[in-house]
Amino acid sequence: MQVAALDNLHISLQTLPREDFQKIYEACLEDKVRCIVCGKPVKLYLGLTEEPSFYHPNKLENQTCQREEQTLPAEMTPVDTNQYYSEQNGFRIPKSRAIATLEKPTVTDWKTLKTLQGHAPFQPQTIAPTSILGIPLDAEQKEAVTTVNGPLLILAGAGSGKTRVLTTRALYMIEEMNINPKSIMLVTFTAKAALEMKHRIKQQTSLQSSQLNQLVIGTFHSIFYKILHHHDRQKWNGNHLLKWDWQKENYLKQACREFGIDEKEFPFDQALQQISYWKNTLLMPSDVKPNDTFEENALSLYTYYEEQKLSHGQFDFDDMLVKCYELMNENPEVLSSYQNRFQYFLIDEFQDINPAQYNLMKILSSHTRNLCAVGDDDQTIYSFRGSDPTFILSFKEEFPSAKIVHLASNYRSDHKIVSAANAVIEKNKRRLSKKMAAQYETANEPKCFFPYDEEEEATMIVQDIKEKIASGAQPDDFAILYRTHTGGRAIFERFVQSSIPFVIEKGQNSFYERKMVRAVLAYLQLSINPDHVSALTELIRPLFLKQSALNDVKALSILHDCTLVDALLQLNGLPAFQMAKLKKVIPRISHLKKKKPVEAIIIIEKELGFNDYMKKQGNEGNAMDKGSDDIHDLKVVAKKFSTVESFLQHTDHMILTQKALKEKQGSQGVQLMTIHRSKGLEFPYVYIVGAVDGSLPHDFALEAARKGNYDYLEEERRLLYVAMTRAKEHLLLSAPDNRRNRKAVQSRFLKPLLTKSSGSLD
Ligand SMILES: Nc1ncnc2c1ncn2[C@@H]1O[C@H](COP(=O)(O)OP(=O)(O)OP(=O)(O)O)[C@@H](O)[C@H]1O
Repeated sequence: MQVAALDNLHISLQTLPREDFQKIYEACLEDKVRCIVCGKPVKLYLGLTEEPSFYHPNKLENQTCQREEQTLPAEMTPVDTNQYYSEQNGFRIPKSRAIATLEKPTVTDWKTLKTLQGHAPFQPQTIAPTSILGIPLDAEQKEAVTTVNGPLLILAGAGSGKTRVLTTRALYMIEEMNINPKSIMLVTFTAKAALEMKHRIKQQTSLQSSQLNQLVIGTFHSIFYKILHHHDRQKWNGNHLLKWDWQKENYLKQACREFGIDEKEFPFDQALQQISYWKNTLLMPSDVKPNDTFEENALSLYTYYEEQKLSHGQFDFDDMLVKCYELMNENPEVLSSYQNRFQYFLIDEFQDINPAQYNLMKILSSHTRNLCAVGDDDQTIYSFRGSDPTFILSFKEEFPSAKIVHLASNYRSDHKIVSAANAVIEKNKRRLSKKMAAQYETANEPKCFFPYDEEEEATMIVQDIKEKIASGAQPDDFAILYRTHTGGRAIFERFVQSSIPFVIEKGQNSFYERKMVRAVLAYLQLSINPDHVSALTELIRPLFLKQSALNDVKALSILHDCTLVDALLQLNGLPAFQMAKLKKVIPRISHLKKKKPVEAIIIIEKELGFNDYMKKQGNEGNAMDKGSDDIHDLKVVAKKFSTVESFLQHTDHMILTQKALKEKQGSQGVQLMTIHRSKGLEFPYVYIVGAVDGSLPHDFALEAARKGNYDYLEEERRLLYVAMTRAKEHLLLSAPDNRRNRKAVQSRFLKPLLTKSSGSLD
């Protein structure tokens, strides 16, 4: 059905602007929209398989009313296109009569799904199946397993069975070559991968646990921490570990005070990331050459941080690598004792190795050169942490005698997915040339869909998943991948509304708890409740007041018997310009509640000085994580609400839900995660959201490319490649027409996949 009624207004999907579809969808969830034939509530279908329509959940009712709708008098069908809008109940309706919204859709029409085109036809391969220790392997996998001595690089493309190869290789070495398990070190990037390897090895062998336990399998950090601990138990005692960022930040804050850096305006999280980057690339404070003021400040903090750590006998995670490298490098007798113990080295995810890890492994294996590195240069996605693809790209130069084995058969994904992923990644210039070949093909096609914006994108995905579950799929079969945590906000909210079980990344905070978002919400909270203590606490910094002002305001509110907001005007001893500013801002706070949430946010930004505050926060210069981007995202949500009160109810509900999930969350359900987290995983159905410029590729990469540095853009392309190759049979990409309330441009990475006839990429 194309027409329904909301508060006696007829709404036609033919003429309703696309930007209002989501609002109507939500009004339908609240049973506010009714069938024009029978008067019962209807729902709005916003999914992928059909065009939008109103429907009754009851099939019979649906058929009857659909039939009857055809016979309704003509005036029920909207025709007039020359009317203009007024607003009622938050919806735009024509001024002159109350039938439907008649203006021709101003934004975008409904676009049907497009197939993502790969460029190669499927070529069935005749792989001579072989096996080792009863484990099926192809010829290349077998070669990778049985080449035990000397340097070996296994270039293992996505889905080519590298885990199978690594575990079989370890077993082959022990069982077939009688190598002492004690002399083998298998290093992984995550504790989860280490556990998975141990589990698979145990499953595939009849060897005794006592023998298998001698095999050293662990992450870089766990293995090298054990070595340091063994060497000096007193110093490398877990109690001395700086585990949490807040512990490190305390040192940085002390340093700020000492060096006169304005603590309030310094982005400590970025500084910690920068320090960690320097350490992992083996740059000591004396080696760093700062590029800008931020790096100059970060360097001063780095020096101070290291001194404090040393004087308190503490260490951090990065020290586990850096100090172990120093230990080996500076003490030949220690190095040789470990070389006597270890003769064979296997490194997983070699493309993500950083200089500290690489140098450590190189020095440890220098006596035998039995170094087996497994990786895929197309999956390097951690360079912001110091990972350096150069090590995999120049392995042959570093080890001229090295053998290189290519694993190019993809056992995971359908041919059309592999072919589309190949078409994306082959545009990267800095890579080892290779092409993955799928092992099977089904009738499924990877597709791209074009929602109006982030909100509609989330609705469409949840609807699609509902339909697929109704036809037999399990919630666990699905993953929804996004570029950044905030990119998952709308999806999270739609899952909270649905009854589908879902899982989010552990420990993730709500979008509404982000620093800038919290501050904007605080203005709105105070407009409704001028005695909201925690909102006032949030506002102290945006109002450029000292932290001590908070207690003064509380005392003044008692003394003058006024609200906390009014007490701000009673503050003494402020410079005249600041008092003048407060006099301008404070009286306006209470008016915000009368505005629509979006308008209120714009007033906060532009008229109450919030934009100035954001600019002074330092991270506006960091294109990766801008406060203003968060506020744009907040406005996308706010648009759906007509009152500040209902908007705040929503944000509170979301914060509480996410907190509850943090404490108690099952492990079964649709997986919501960043692309980074999805590395190494596979799912029958994968949705990739936000395939538009600015999101994927991220703005900061586009910015760098504009300045002539294409490295980040290549890494963004690799991210898309990793995301696409997580899908086994079904891949769906979404390219919304709008993002952050602005017209969006489809991701440049989709160009090779969407033919010109799609008309939208020119
Ligand atoms: N020789 C083989 N025959 C059949 N299936 C295989 C073979 N090798 C691997 N597989 C299957 O292919 C899938 C991908 O393997 P695996 O997870 O080890 O890939 P990967 O190389 O680690 O992938 P990625 O790097 O993309 O995470 C798994 O389901 C695995 O069981």
